[in-house]
Amino acid sequence: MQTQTQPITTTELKKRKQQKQPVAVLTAYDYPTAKIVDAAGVDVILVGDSLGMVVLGYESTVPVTMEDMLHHAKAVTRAAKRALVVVDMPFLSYHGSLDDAVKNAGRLMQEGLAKAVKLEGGAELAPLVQRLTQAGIPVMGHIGLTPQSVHQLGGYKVQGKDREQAQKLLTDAQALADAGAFAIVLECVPQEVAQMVTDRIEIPTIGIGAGAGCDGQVLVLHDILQFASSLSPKFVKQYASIGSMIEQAVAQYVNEVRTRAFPADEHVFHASEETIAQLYGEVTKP
Ligand SMILES: Nc1nc(=O)c2c([nH]1)NC[C@@H]1CN(c3ccc(C(=O)N[C@@H](CCC(=O)O)C(=O)O)cc3)CN21
Ligand SMILES: CC(C)C(=O)C(=O)O
Ligand SMILES: [Mg+2]
Repeated sequence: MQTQTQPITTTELKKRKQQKQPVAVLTAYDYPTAKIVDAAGVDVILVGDSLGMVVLGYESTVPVTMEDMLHHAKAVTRAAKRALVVVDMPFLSYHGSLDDAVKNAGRLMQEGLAKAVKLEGGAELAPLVQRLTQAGIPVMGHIGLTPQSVHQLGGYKVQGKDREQAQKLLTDAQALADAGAFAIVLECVPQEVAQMVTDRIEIPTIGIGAGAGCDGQVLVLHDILQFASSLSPKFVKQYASIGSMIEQAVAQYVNEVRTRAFPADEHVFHASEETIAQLYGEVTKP
């Protein structure tokens, strides 16, 4: 029996932290996968800008546009009945004026039907997070490894390993929480540092490569399914091998088409004998 069938809210997520009940987050980028992920009981579906790499074939998340995010958000929000759908704001969609950032976040809510947005960055985003939350747009923060800055970070590397960087993670997390964020993703940071951030702030931390001390976990769906995902960071656990299952099934289909094993009689429709006779010009008069 499902313990929670009501739609999940940001308030519910904050309650989970107090009750020490971990939050399960997973990405989904389209209607069928979102439907399955929602039915399986995930609390939050993230329409991550990782979709640029996972389903659009880009080398990073940098080329992903507002239109890309809207297109996928629409499909996912049509499918999600229970999970809270959070949509990533793409590269540079929140670095112009505050007004432009509010407009872009508003589009993800009004057109994409997102319940919340996620932004990469720390204390420097506090004014924007305040503006968005005041406008009724719930914000999830994202610190540590921020993939939109990959070209500045020099690769997808663990962040917050030295004292200075770890201290900055703490102040960034606190600044985001103070500005009104309802949760924060901690990506690729040492478990001990993630634990300290989690203990110090009042809002839930959602870890990816940040250890078991976080208030929740997030992973990319295609990574845990081994679904044509070329990335296999250390923090991914594989729960299925969908890619090889699909390849096997498709190879069998191709083989059966070539050998005419498919379609069989159960897959075809038949015309009446009379129609066939007429077609062949041999109409029998009674
Ligand atoms: N499919 C997919 N899964 C993700 O988790 C993901 C994306 N795409 N795209 C956007 C970002 C990029 N991410 C990544 C990508 C690679 C590593 C990685 O290889 N990390 C090294 C750490 C190296 C180190 O500093 O020690 C690892 O071994 O895990 C981590 C996060 C996470 N996000
Ligand atoms: C990996 C998660 C946190 C993300 O930002 C994404 O999928 O884009
Ligand atoms: Mg992202």
